[in-house]
Amino acid sequence: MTGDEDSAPFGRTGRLVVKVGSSLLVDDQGRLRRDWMARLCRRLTARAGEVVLVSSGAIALGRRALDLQRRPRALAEAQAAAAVGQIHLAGAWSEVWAEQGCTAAQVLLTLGDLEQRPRYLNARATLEMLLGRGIVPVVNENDTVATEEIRFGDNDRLAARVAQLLGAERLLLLSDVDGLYTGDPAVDPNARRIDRVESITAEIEALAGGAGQAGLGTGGMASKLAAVRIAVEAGVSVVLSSGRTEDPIGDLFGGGPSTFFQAATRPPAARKRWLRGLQHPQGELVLDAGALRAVQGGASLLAVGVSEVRGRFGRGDLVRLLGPDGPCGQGLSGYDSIDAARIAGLGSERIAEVLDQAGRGPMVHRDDLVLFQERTATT
Ligand SMILES: Nc1ncnc2c1ncn2[C@@H]1O[C@H](COP(=O)(O)OP(=O)(O)O)[C@@H](O)[C@H]1O
Ligand SMILES: N[C@@H](CCC(=O)OP(=O)(O)O)C(=O)O
Repeated sequence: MTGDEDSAPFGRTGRLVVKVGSSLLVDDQGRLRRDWMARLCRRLTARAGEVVLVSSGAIALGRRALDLQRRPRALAEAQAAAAVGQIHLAGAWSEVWAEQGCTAAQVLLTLGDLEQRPRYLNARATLEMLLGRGIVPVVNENDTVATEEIRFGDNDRLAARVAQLLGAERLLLLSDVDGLYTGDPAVDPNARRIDRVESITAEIEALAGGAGQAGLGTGGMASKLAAVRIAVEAGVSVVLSSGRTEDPIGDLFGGGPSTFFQAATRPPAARKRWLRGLQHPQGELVLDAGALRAVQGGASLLAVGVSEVRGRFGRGDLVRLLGPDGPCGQGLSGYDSIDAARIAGLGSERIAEVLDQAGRGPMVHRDDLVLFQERTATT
């Protein structure tokens, strides 16, 4: 991202997921707070590296058009309000990002999109493609189609899952409250803000109350803490702060009141352990010497370095990796065996021609890949 207003004394952040609650986006008359949105975009353009926005607000915004006084309770009502609100919301984000010279893209997700392996891989590839082109994904739950069973239900959790999916450096939860308090500050005048939380213990969870003002938010602090747990266990630190301050992202850099949740340090190792423990590869990919060196250096396995594809497997299935000297690792394939065989040995431009579409990312993403030598080195 680029921006004229560069006042970043501490430099830019790495990949950042920012979740914006309804109460920041929609005023008590049900109108969009467009000036605030523009300010947020200006600050992110100046200070952040890659940004993914997770924006609530569709239901709060749509309910005025449906003449609903409070947050709709019936699912169909909420879904109709979301349908009305979302088109407005996405249009406004697109405009305020355009004012900063950035393109925004709308990404609507349901829980199933991140729970089922092929859809998870698609979502990740799309988001990576957007970020790679400097486009800002604006994510919301696909409220109009999600049923009770397949809903995230709140965007705090959706944001945490997106941060996990993208290996974000940090998740910023912007709310109407500037952190986690010892009790709900809306009802307890003696509640004190906690600056830093090292781990989400039962005592911490017990502090959380329900949603805040005007019935705009959904989950309250309990849903935020559930989201924080997902993120920190995936190695993503979380900042919970208020978007009501002059610089809505100021606290990201330690400038003001907020609660910082420390990422647990070992989760990426836990994922690698899980991958290493998978037992039944459905196929094999034969790597040339250059590809083996690349993956040993921490890169993803690209199709160009695969000389042969053996077996029948689906996208997301486990495949064994064979180097010039024999089995060297395993991972989850980004392609099914038919497409993998068609693109083996090809560079990205040829892949686009052969598959009649742009490639869907590497043959095996580095996060989905383990090498066998690491087994002896780490366990
Ligand atoms: N322990 C707590 N610390 C801070 N806020 C709390 C706590 N318990 C409950 N809350 C309430 O949670 C609200 C934030 O949740 P919510 O309304 O869902 O926000 P958002 O719309 O940003 O997702 C606050 O306004 C506050 O009243
Ligand atoms: N997907 C819903 C948001 C649900 C939600 O989590 O709202 P909030 O608690 O304000 O972050 C919408 O756009 O209205």
